[in-house]
Amino acid sequence: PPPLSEMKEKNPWHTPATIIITVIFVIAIVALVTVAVLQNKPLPPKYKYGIVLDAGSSHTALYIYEWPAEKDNNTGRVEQTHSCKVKGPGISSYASSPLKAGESLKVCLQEAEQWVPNKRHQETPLYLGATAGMRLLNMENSLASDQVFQAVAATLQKSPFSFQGARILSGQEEGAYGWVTVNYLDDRLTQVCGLETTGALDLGGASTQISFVSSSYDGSESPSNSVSFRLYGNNYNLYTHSFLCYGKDQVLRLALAHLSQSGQSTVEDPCFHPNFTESKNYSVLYDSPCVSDRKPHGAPVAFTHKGTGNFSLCQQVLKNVFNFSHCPYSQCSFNGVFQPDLQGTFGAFSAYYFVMNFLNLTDTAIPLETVKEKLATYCSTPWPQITQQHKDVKLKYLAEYCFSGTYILTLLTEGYNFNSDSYSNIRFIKKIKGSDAGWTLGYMLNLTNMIPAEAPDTPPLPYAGYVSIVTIIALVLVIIFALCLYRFWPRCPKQPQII
Ligand SMILES: Nc1nc2c(ncn2[C@@H]2O[C@H](COP(=O)(O)OP(=O)(O)OP(=O)(O)O)[C@@H](O)[C@H]2O)c(=O)[nH]1
Ligand SMILES: [Ca+2]
Repeated sequence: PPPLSEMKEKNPWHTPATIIITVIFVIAIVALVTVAVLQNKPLPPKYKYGIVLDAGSSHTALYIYEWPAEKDNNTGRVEQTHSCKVKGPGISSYASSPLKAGESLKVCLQEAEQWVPNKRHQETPLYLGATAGMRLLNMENSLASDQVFQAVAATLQKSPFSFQGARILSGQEEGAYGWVTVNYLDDRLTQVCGLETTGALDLGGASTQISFVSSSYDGSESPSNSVSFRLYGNNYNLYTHSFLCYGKDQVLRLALAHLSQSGQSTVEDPCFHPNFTESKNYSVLYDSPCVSDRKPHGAPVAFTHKGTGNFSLCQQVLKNVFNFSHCPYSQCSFNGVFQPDLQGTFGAFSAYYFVMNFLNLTDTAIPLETVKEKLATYCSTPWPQITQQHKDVKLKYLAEYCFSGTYILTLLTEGYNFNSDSYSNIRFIKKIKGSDAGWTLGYMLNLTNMIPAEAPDTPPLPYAGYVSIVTIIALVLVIIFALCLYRFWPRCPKQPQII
């Protein structure tokens, strides 16, 4: 037999060739895995920003949105990072001192400077959109509304952001952008072959919007109520209407105007709690284009607004603010406005949410009849008891929840024709995934071209998936190679046993 040392040398695993090949493989695997891991490590995110000011009738709010810089016209989520409520009333209330409208925005603009990184300030678009309050002021006194816009624009121009203009949104825009926001946040637009969309219900102080897609409606019956979109490769034919003067503050005026037609000095109001009394001025009540033509002649300066707390009577009063007497179309909601059949689910936000949330009635699984009973009980509760129970709530808000809740139910059922079944399709919402429901996000997405008409082309695999698959295939090849090496390498014959 050969000497033992010779036999050792013949072990194929110990030949220089095997050792070199093995070392190269180990290095290759380590290198491959290192590259995959390093490449796959998330880069520090770079964000872009956009700012929208919602100049509503009752107040102005500033919203800051951010999105990953690499993905602006992709499906990369745009998110609200901050919001700031401007102190004081809406800009339309500054008609007689327009400069103050501009001043009022400064605190929130300064706050925005803190939230957007300095190096992004210059490239961050800043928009201001005004809604029903400015629509009404513009109707009433267009010079005053122009002056308010001048003052507001002057302030926004001075900010470090890229000011893109301040304007009044049309009612269609307000409704349509609210719908875009809700469906964008709900991820309903990017689905291939269209998931059913969600309708949008917005209740403001001076106007209210309803927007939804109904398969029975092609837009031809009432073109002024239809908006067509092509988003992510899907076509949408949206029905939308904005009812000016049907926001909750203006409806309160309409209802009080209805109750005070004789110009009496005490106005009994079933929509306010028993024992609630407040002195109000006739000229203040009628100082709005929504009611100005109804001012009773020879009324005293002031009247006492006295609550009686009766839900059914309140519903009767509120039904009277709608006109059902004429409909020039196949079907209408109210005031001769066309409305197709309701379809699908609805997101109801702004005052719909504030009010129903306070009343603990956001759960629409509660039958409509029960909701009415609970509201009836709430309305009949005397005012002193209500104030005792809710010491932390602003008195102005607190006084109006019975009225507002009753208006919401009357608007939904009598106005828009929701019934006890379709009522359960409504979701009362404030935010979706951290962003407020409202028209501002949809407005910004549109103006920054962030929703493409066509679905973006996406690679068949995401980057991480691609790297992982390459690594796995490489590892499998290496294992197969090693197994072959082990199986087919010439081995030395079995050593004879020396006995
Ligand atoms: N209870 C309660 N009411 C609120 C709150 N914020 C606003 N409101 C009231 O709810 C109503 C609607 O508010 P918004 O949705 O801000 O209305 P807006 O945008 O100013 O008005 P529009 O221009 O008509 O859209 C107004 O009567 C507000 O006074 C809140 O936090 N709680
Ligand atoms: Ca609003």
